[in-house]
Amino acid sequence: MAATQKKNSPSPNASRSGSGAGSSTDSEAALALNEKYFYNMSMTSDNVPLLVKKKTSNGNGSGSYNSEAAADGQRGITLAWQDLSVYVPASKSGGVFHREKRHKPFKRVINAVSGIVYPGSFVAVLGASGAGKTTLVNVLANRAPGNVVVDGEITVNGVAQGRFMRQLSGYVYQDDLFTGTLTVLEHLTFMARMKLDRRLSSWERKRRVEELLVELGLKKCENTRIGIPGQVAGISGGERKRLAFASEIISGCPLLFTDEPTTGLDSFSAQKIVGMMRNMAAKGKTIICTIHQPNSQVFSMFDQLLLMAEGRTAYFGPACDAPAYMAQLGFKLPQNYNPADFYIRTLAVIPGKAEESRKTIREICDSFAQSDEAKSIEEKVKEEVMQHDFLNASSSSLASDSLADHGLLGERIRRPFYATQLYWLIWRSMLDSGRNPRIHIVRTIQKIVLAFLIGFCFFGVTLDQKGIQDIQGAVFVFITESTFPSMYGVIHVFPYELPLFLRENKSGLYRTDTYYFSKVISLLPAFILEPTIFVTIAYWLVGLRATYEAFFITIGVVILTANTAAACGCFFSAAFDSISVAITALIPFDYMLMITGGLFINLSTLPAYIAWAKFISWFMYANEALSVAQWKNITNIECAADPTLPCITTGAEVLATKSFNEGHFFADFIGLICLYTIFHLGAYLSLIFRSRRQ
Ligand SMILES: Nc1ncnc2c1ncn2[C@@H]1O[C@H](COP(=O)(O)OP(=O)(O)OP(=O)(O)O)[C@@H](O)[C@H]1O
Repeated sequence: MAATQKKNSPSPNASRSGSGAGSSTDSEAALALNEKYFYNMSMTSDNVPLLVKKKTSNGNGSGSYNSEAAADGQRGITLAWQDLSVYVPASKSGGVFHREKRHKPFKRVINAVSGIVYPGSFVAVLGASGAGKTTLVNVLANRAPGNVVVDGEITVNGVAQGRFMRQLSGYVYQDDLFTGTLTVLEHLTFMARMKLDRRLSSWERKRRVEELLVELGLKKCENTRIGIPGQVAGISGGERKRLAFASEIISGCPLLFTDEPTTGLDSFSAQKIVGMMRNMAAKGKTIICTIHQPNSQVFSMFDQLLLMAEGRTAYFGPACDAPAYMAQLGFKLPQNYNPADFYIRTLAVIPGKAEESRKTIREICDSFAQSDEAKSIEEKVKEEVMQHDFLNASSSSLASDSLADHGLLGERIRRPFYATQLYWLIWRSMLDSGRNPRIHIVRTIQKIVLAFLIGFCFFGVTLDQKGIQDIQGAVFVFITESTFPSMYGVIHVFPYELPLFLRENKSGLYRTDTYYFSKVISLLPAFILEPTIFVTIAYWLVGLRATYEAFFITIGVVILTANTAAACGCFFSAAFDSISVAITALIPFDYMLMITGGLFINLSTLPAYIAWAKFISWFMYANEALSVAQWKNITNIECAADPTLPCITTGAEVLATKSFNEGHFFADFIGLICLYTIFHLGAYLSLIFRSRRQ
């Protein structure tokens, strides 16, 4: 089986694992990849380029592994990778790629590396900046960005790596992202609800959270808000990092990846974090961690060391053997010198001495590829891949059962139900919003002030010729007042939350639709309450039609308008990267909708090339519905004292002057509901697009 897969391998590099020695050049490799596999590089549903899928799939469907195949951490993990190369899109000025006429160029950043990590290992990946450490860890964790192409084998306990990795493993990123208004305990409670097996009782979940608080030294700050660095005071940097670890290991995942977990921490906190990882590994977890310039004490805590340079392996083995190995190559660690600093310096491309540095790196990596250590790794990786091939063969007889069900990756975790996830996402969102009551108070006061202001401006309208314009004006102000604050009030929502959403979504914490639905629901209370307060005050002050029917129709239409405008704001918020760009794009759009709303221009006189716009204008639907509520069955409009002036005596005539139609009343409601749905759908699709692109 392995042989078959090898034959299908798109590897442009004939080198042996771990070395890259004797390989074709990067540009040739990239060209070969571009030529052979470009047409296959569409994205799968897993957000993984198809090329990756082909290589990592076991041919029997395990590549499209069910996410429920995740384990609960009872079984240790052996992670193996063989002849792994990673390609990223090359910039035009990159110089190490071949530019094809029609295809995007790629450059190779990981060059045919192999390795194996066993349960209980703590592997530190070290190398100079740009060596490929993060890329390697991302690819091993199945969390590489969508624009990355992977070639090679990755197996987890003999199972081809797939989307299940997101359940099976945790990933602690260099930059921690949290909902900063939550306390440490609230955050972990949320994570426990979202990540732990749904069969666990509430008491067991609480116990797990309690254990983590104690284990990671977070007990004393459990009721402290996490905070937002630079904005809202909260827990310390070290506590944030430990909280990030707690969030990842809460489900008991047996495999943990961390990317520079000590960056930005003082040496004491850094030591504490690394000591914690070491303890976790001692309990059977497999931990792979990239790290930047660890001090000597931290370095001494590493169990295994993977030195990388220019995307190749310079050394992979016990950390304590590294000095002797490097000394044997002529790179003796000077006395009283931090080993990490020495290796990073030795393996860096030094500006001004690039050629010389690359020559040194090539020699070191070639030597490692030919070393006994590399050969021993290759043997072990081969064994692991053979197990994978055996599983490929036997899984055909496993019918629809997933390999995880057979204990290879531990016991299956039952994810929380959709409704549970939705509930807890709404809980977090509401809590976050409730933690900033000032904004709600200010908005409510603003509504009341505006209601009185508008009420007194239009105060006591009369049912006569002058009153017609006043009533229509008041109705339109109701619409604009419910539109603009709602639309611009939500514009910050997605740019602000996007990084957290993308990360949590990518880690498989929840689906895009669950998140989006939770957002829509959490926005609802404010967009029901605020228009209700506003209309209740302004309606009676203005002196609009004094029937309960007209009043409640007005409240209903204004609520629907506010929610449609908020949906439109959500769409622009989700579709654009930044708030300022979203606002810039939104301004001409809302002007167009307002102009085609039926107040400023008679709709029947709109030029054909813009007349269609009224159908996407909630101003028009709301204006027509509110006008009908005011003028339906009115037959007693007083004429002016001067009999020579034209006189409109019925509500039907008023509606006709605006090109409104009483018969459209329900269609207007349906129009508003359709626009509400379409805008939310557009926003949801934008989020899907963003999460896939990532
Ligand atoms: N998605 C991507 N698109 C384009 N280039 C990428 C991508 N990911 C990585 N690279 C490039 O690959 C190379 C290796 O990057 P990587 O982040 O893995 O290095 P690193 O060793 O982790 O560096 P550092 O220590 O500075 O974080 C860099 O030249 C980087 O610009």
